[in-house]
Amino acid sequence: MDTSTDTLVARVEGLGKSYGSIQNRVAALRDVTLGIRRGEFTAIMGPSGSGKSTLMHIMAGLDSVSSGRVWLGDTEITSLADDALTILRRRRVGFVFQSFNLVPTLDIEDNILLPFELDGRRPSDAERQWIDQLVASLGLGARLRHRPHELSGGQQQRVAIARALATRPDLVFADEPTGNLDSRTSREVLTLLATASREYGQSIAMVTHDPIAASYADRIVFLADGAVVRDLGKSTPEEISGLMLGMERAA
Ligand SMILES: Nc1ncnc2c1ncn2[C@@H]1O[C@H](COP(=O)(O)OP(=O)(O)OP(=O)(O)O)[C@@H](O)[C@H]1O
Repeated sequence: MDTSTDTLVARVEGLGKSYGSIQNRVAALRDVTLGIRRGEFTAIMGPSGSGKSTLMHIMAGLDSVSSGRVWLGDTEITSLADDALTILRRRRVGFVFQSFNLVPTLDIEDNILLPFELDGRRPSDAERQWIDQLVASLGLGARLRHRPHELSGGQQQRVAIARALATRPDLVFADEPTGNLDSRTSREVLTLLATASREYGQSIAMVTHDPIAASYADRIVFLADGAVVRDLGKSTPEEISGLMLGMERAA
């Protein structure tokens, strides 16, 4: 595998993760080696229980490994202490969740600015311009003084995307970002993610069950039973569904 940090924004090597006691051990990941390429929109797919969330949590520094090593850029995060990990996550990683995870008591602007607030600083002039551009391109300009509950699900997810992109993180993790949205709104959100990657060079890793969502990605990595079993370039929803069916039959 190419391990250059010019091309890879994150990578895991020989990654293993087990849960439970010795008698009841569950191997969630088995010897996974994978690089996430810089500037690409990568989808991570696989059946329920195949290890997608575990892989994402470990790459984001939210969960520990049982074996193997993990890098974000050229920083090996496997050996970082908790407080260093928290700072690294705050500065270099963005998150978009299925349930939006906006702060209900903050207005939309303060939700978008939250990563800066948590980092104890204000956006620079250049960052302010970038945020204004994001707000305009996501159509949130008229909503900045509203609270999250006053917005539709699709609008809330757009706020979460603006928040995730605001600090220009090395990598945005999206966990089933369209899981709570209808199909038209899902397409809008996926188009925004694909555009962020194509036009701004934002690296994105998205966990999804949905072949249509995965078809927006540049690359699709399939997990089964804790291991990478396929690694595809851009594919149609039909190709992805066909592959998933084949994998289910083989299982
Ligand atoms: N905290 C935990 N304690 C015990 N077992 C766990 C824990 N987290 C995950 N597992 C187990 O690890 C395996 C992989 O789980 P994981 O959540 O990563 O799969 P997934 O592909 O994300 O599934 P889904 O699509 O259903 O969210 C499963 O067998 C799961 O039961």
